[in-house]
Amino acid sequence: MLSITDARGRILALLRPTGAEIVPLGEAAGRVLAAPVISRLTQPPRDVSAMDGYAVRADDAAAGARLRVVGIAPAGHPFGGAMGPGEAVRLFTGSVVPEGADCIVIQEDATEADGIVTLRERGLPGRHVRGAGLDFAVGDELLPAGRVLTARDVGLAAAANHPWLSVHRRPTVAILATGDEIAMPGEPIPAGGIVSSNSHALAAFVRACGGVPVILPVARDDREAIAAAADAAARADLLLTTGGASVGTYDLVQQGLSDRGLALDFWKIAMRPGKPLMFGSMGGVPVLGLPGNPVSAMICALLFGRPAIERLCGLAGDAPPREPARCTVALAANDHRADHLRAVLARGEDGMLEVTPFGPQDSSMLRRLARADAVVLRAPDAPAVAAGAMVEVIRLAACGL
Ligand SMILES: Nc1nc2c(c(=O)[nH]1)N[C@H]1C(S)=C(S)[C@@H](COP(=O)(O)OP(=O)(O)OC[C@H]3O[C@@H](n4cnc5c(N)ncnc54)[C@H](O)[C@@H]3O)O[C@H]1N2
Ligand code: MOO
Repeated sequence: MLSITDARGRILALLRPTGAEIVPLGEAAGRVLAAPVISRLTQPPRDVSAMDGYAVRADDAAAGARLRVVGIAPAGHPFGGAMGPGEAVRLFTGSVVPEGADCIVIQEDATEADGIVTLRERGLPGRHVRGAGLDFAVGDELLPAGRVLTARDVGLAAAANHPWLSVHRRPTVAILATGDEIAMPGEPIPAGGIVSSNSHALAAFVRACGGVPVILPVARDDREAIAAAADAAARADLLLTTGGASVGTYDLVQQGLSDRGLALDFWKIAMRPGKPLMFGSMGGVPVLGLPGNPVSAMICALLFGRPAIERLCGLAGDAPPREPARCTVALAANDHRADHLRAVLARGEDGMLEVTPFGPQDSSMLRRLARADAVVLRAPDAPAVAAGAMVEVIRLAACGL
């Protein structure tokens, strides 16, 4: 059976980022830049004052100097002419510094009366002047392609006069739940059946990862029904299936999709929960076949679906970030499959992050998954450890789960 790292590598190797689309700046936060943002202007465009006060020549600006105020230039209203020796211009924060001036004396250090300003402090060359291009110049690359746009980035792009940005199209992710026992929430539930939590949990997760989910109708445990449902995903960037991935007589997802040309890349990985994970490509659409058990489906979505969607969005598709934590209980030796124990986090008295796994860890237990803050990673064949040992965890909410 494949390791988690190898499986993720094989998934990512098959995926290409979506093409670009143009979006208004107001909708760009959180999107991935498809082209660098190049500044369309120089900021500030001219030398401007950083303070409210007087533009003067540093050569004239001795303490006690008396200078003639020849104009007033509020921000947005530059002084028309050049400023000569012995002269000053009244300025405000953001005002253009007039030609001939090279320093600002703040108004707290000056007194104006009858058109004359008397300086109490000496002015120094360049003092309180923001030089043209201090922030950036026209033609500068301000943001690289492949960056997830933050609110700060949006501000920078706006400052550089970009009303529109080129970003990767959000990938469309089709979600197909399979099984005779499955009903959608609110529908009649077959005898002994179960409501499809997977469809909606996956849809929410896809959205959190930057994709656009499309929930397909549930397909029955029937080869032709699964093949027909797959047709609906023909234009998706990724198809996620759940259920029917294992070895049972009615686990027909592989057969159904094979009828539509599925080329299987791998099936089964050395992990728990989620052993029967399947990956392949069907008519150019990558297909990630998740197990039906709700916890297995979501853990596989975290470890493989999230990087896949991120790769489609134009990002690297990194593994979910891990961090160290102190485990409050002893852990038994692990078998050959990497394990992911659902657990809660807290801070110890010494401030260290502490993690406590739940007792039973069955892959059907959604309430526990919802209550968990993190999963504890157990490597294949990890030895038993005593309470207090350091382990690695993945935080769930931080990953969108
Ligand atoms: N003999 C073996 N049996 C099983 C093995 C195995 O290796 N040998 N693997 C087990 C493991 S591990 C898992 S995980 C499951 C995965 O099975 P499937 O992917 O084929 O899933 P189903 O059998 O269709 O369903 C499993 C379980 O999950 C429920 N389910 C299915 N779809 C949904 C949904 N959309 N929302 C909520 N719950 C769903 C379904 O009713 C079943 O209870 O196989 C083990 N068996
Ligand atoms: O791997 Mo299954 O996902 O153990 O329940």
